[in-house]
Amino acid sequence: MADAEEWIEWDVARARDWIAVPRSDDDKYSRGVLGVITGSHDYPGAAVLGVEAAMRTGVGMVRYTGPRAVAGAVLARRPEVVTISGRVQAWLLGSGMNPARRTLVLSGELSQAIGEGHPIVLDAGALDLVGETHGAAVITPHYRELAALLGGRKGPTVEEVAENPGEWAIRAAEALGATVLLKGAVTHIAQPDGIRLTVSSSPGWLATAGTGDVLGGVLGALLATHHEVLKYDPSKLAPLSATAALLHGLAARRASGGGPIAALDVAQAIPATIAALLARSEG
Ligand SMILES: NC(=O)C1=CN([C@@H]2O[C@H](COP(=O)(O)OP(=O)(O)OC[C@H]3O[C@@H](n4cnc5c(N)ncnc54)[C@H](O)[C@@H]3O)[C@@H](O)[C@H]2O)[C@@H](O)CC1
Ligand SMILES: Nc1ncnc2c1ncn2[C@@H]1O[C@H](COP(=O)(O)OP(=O)(O)O)[C@@H](O)[C@H]1O
Repeated sequence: MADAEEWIEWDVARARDWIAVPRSDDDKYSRGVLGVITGSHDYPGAAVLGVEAAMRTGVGMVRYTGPRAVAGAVLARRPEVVTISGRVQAWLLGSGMNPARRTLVLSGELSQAIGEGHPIVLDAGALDLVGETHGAAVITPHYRELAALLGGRKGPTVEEVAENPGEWAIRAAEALGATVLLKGAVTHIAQPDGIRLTVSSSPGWLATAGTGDVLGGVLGALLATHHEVLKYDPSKLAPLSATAALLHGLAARRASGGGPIAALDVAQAIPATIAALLARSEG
C-alpha cells in the first residue's frame, strides 16, 4: 500500500503558478484552442457544463465538434463557441457519452482527435480510449469508472477502490501509462513517473450531478493554455490536474457560501475564484 507521506496536498500557493495569464502580445490562438467532443442525445447537459467551465476558466477558443444534436444546446448557452472543425491544441473527450452507443462515425472522430497527439482529457465515455493515446493524456474517472476500467478478473471492486483510492490511482497510472485524476471527496492525482498529489479541501456540496463534467472543462482549458509546455514535458499534467481540482473545489466553496450548489453555479464562480487566487487572497 502507498505510504501516505508520499502524497503532496496541493494548495493555492502552488496552483497560482499554473494559471496562464494572457500577455499583451497574446491572441486567441496563442492562448490555446480547446477541442471538445462531449455530450450525447441522452446527456446533452454534460457538453454544456464542460464548455461553460472551459470558457470560464479562460481559454483562447473552444471548438465544439461533438454530436450536431448537442451543438445547439452548447451554442444556446455559449454563442462564443465555434462548431466547425479546425486547429486545436488540446482535447476534452467523453463527458456525457456512452461507449456502448458509440457510432462508427463518432469512433472515427474520437480516434482522429486522439491521433493528433495533443494534450488530452479523457472523461466518462472516453475512458476506454486511454490505450490509444500517445503524448500527454489524463483520465478523470470516479470510483465506479476506475473499477470498470481496471475490470476483468484482476480488477478491483468499487468498494476496494473506495477503501484505498490513492493506491488504485497509482496502480491505474502505472498500468495504463497515463496521468490519473481519481475523483472523490479527496481527489488523487497519480502519474506513472511517481508524482502523487491530493486535493482534499472541496466541500461535500460538490457531490451533485454534473460537477464532474465541469471539472473536465476546467482541466481541458488548463491543458489548452499550457499546450506548449506539455508538448515537451507531459509530466506537467499532474500539477495542472491538481490545479483544476483545487480551482473546482474553491469555486464550489465560493458558489456555495455554506449552502447547496448546482453544477452550473460552480462553473460560473470560476472567474472570481481565479481572480482571487491570482491576487493571493483566499481564492
Ligand atoms: N447533466 C448531464 O448531462 C449529466 C451527465 N452525466 C454523464 O452521465 C454519464 C454517467 O455518469 P455516472 O457518474 O452516473 O456514471 P456511473 O458509472 O456512476 O453510473 C452509471 C449508471 O449506473 C447507475 N447507478 C450507479 N450507481 C447508482 C446508485 N448508487 N444508485 C442508482 N443508480 C446508480 C445509474 O443508472 C447510472 O446512470 C457520464 O457520461 C457523465 O458525464 C453526469 O455527469 C450527470 C450530469
Ligand atoms: N463528498 C465529496 N466531497 C467533495 N467533493 C466531492 C464529493 N463527492 C464527489 N465530489 C467531487 O464532485 C465531482 C463529481 O464528479 P462525478 O462523479 O464525475 O459526477 P458527475 O458524473 O455527475 O459529473 C468530482 O469532482 C468529485 O471529486
